[in-house]
Amino acid sequence: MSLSASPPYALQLRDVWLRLGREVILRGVTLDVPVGEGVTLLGENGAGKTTLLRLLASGLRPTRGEGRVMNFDLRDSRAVRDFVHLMPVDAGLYPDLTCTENLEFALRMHGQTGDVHGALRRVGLEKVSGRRGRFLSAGMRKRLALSRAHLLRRPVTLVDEPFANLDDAGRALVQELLGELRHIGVTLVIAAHEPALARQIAPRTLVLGSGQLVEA
Ligand SMILES: Nc1ncnc2c1ncn2[C@@H]1O[C@H](COP(=O)(O)OP(=O)(O)OP(=O)(O)O)[C@@H](O)[C@H]1O
Repeated sequence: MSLSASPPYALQLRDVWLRLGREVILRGVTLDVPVGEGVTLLGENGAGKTTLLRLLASGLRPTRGEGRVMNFDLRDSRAVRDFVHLMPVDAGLYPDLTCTENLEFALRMHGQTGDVHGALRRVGLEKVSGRRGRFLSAGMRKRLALSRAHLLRRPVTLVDEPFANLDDAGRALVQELLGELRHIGVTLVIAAHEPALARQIAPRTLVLGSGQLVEA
């Protein structure tokens, strides 16, 4: 099977295998995600969802097989990282930077500008804008990470368990902000254990099990 250029695909994998240590996590994963599509990625604990997202963000290399992100080879980390933002399950913040500084730094890294104060207000963090990442609650960290993903608006946004640690209002915010990203054409992959919530933003559903990816 070859990697095709049409229709325009944001993500393509062909028979990708991935081994971590002694464990084979992905066993022949093939995937085509057209530009602008929203995908919900389901699977039991330990199924390999985080691993798959890290691979798509060029943070892990396939042991075998090939892939392209916005038509760049998955192994071309520099090019891929220009297009992709991964919101990790632990939020991936700089613990010694404040909320404001975390967002400003992320924007600077991508050569972007944005309304940081407005972004913090939007996720209810304006009162803790000067608090360091390490002193935020788990839900606050998640809100800040969500705010960063929304500000960056990378063409491919990969989100690992966005609903975890959030209250009802926080989960609604996730739907609102990620929904806005979809609306402007961002390709979204959401790994989640809350299919009903995730599918409202990302209706195509894939399930990872025994190292293989199948359409739900
Ligand atoms: N660095 C690593 N070295 C070896 N094995 C690893 C490493 N990282 C993850 N694994 C293993 O890979 C498998 C898949 O883990 P992964 O975190 O991708 O699953 P997941 O589907 O995201 O799980 P969860 O729903 O619990 O978050 C697990 O068996 C895990 O122990």
